[in-house]
Amino acid sequence: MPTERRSLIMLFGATGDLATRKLYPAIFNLYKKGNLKEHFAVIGTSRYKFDDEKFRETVSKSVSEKGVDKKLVESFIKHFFFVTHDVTDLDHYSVLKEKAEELDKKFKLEGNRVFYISMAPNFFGTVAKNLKNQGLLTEGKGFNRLVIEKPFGRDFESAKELNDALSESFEENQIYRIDHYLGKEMIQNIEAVRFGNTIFEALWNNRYIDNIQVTLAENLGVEERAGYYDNSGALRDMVQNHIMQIVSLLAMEQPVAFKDTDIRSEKVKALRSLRVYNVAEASTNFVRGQYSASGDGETKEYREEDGVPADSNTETFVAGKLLFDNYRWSGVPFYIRTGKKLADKFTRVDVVFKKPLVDIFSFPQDGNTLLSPNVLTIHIEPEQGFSLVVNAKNGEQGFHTEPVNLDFYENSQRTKATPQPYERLIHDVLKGDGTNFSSWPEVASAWKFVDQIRRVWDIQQPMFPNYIPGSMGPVAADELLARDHREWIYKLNQ
Ligand SMILES: NC(=O)C1=CN([C@@H]2O[C@H](COP(=O)(O)OP(=O)(O)OC[C@H]3O[C@@H](n4cnc5c(N)ncnc54)[C@H](OP(=O)(O)O)[C@@H]3O)[C@@H](O)[C@H]2O)C=CC1
Ligand SMILES: O=C1O[C@H](COP(=O)(O)O)[C@@H](O)[C@H](O)[C@H]1O
Repeated sequence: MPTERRSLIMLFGATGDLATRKLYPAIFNLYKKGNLKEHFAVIGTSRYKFDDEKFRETVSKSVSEKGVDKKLVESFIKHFFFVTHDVTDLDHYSVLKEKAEELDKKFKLEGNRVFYISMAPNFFGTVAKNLKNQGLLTEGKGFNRLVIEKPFGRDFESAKELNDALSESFEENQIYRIDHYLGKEMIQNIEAVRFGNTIFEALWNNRYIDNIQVTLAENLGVEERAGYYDNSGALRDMVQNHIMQIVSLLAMEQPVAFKDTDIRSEKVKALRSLRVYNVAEASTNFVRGQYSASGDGETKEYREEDGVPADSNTETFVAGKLLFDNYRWSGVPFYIRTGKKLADKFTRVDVVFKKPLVDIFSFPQDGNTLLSPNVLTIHIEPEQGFSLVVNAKNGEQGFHTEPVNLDFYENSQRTKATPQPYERLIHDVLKGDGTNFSSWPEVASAWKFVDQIRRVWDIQQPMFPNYIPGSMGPVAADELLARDHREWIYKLNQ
């Protein structure tokens, strides 16, 4: 039975792309499932001159996919209200305050408030400050929770400045920093696989694991987001947040209990033991790329995309080797890679185990191949599942081994029914569960690591473009592993 959550959701940036594409459908799903019922209201705000009716039309359109129950949509949108509001104008907050108090009474919201800032990052601090100073936080009853979209800073310094600004109005346990990867089913499954299975947790260390590979590949380019992306690049856009979060889930120790404070504290410990590279290490252990035009002329090169300067040195691809200086992981490289315009859109983690110390099945005179490493692959997207490569006898005369796959994939029905990241994350905010959000110490450690790479790249001239669309990035990404006598488990055309 779903539990009903009571709250006012005040949404800043209610006419924006994220709100219309992701947030309204997510809130609607919570309503459909009964997590939100009678006792909730949404105040959407932006400078736009909407009234409630027009706003409701937008929300209705955004949730009305094929086959939707129209009556349900009608009752859902009655919970939506619009206040025209410029977040930089202090006078506007009194209108918001009055509306919030009115709706609190009308829907019996018990003083519970979620403030969701879905706006450009330069507004995050301003809104948080004004909410507090203009008296929008309820006192003495109910909760006040602040949801912050990405990016959280563009380096450690700016992230700290932002965090200090937020901390003047909200406690750390009231701040929910969104990383939508943490809302994905299979990312959350990493903990289930690790801590729910003796066969993996017992082997989850440098005695048995040779290396771990994390790939977040995209086949699209920058699309309409060149303005943002060219200022960011793949390192800030994907590595500092999503990849560092995934890696911390893979590397952390077992939390004392499955609750947010315990999980966060283990993730922070893991991230703090990540080796922060010096200049030489950063140059050797990280490679960057930028896509060229495709041979058939179908895809333009990155530097020719709309809104990208013709001399841009922004990386659209990153691969790197991460090393943890702790007892569990000493000597085990974590290889990561991500990029735009790659061969396909997928996310996966490959855990490569060491081979048996002695291979008693190696009969070269008999044509037998050497044992393969066991590989546990966690398929995050588009398929959701696991596969485990094990060595087995091949069924023929003689004794020949071959690697076979033990596969589990969620069926498409269950995958379709899986809540989308924003639905999960908004539900967690309403529950007050911070497990799947990035805490400040995690964000700080991730920036400190990434800043070092950035510093080195900013003083070196890259040889761009250096990979073709439809590939898996520049040759240097393969060389990174070849130098360690290893290779990527996922290769093209396999
Ligand atoms: N779009 C996406 O897919 C993703 C977005 N994000 C993050 O989510 C946030 C929002 O992104 P997105 O929706 O794309 O941005 P948009 O530019 O589409 O929307 C920005 C919103 O802010 C409002 N706004 C701008 N200035 C003011 C102001 N002074 N006072 C009040 N409202 C204002 C705009 O409305 P108006 O102009 O009418 O005032 C609009 O509603 C960003 O932090 C982004 O990085 C994160 C992941 C994915
Ligand atoms: O945060 C971001 O993620 C998307 C990829 O997300 P996914 O859920 O589709 O894998 C990426 O395209 C975007 O550049 C980045 O800002």
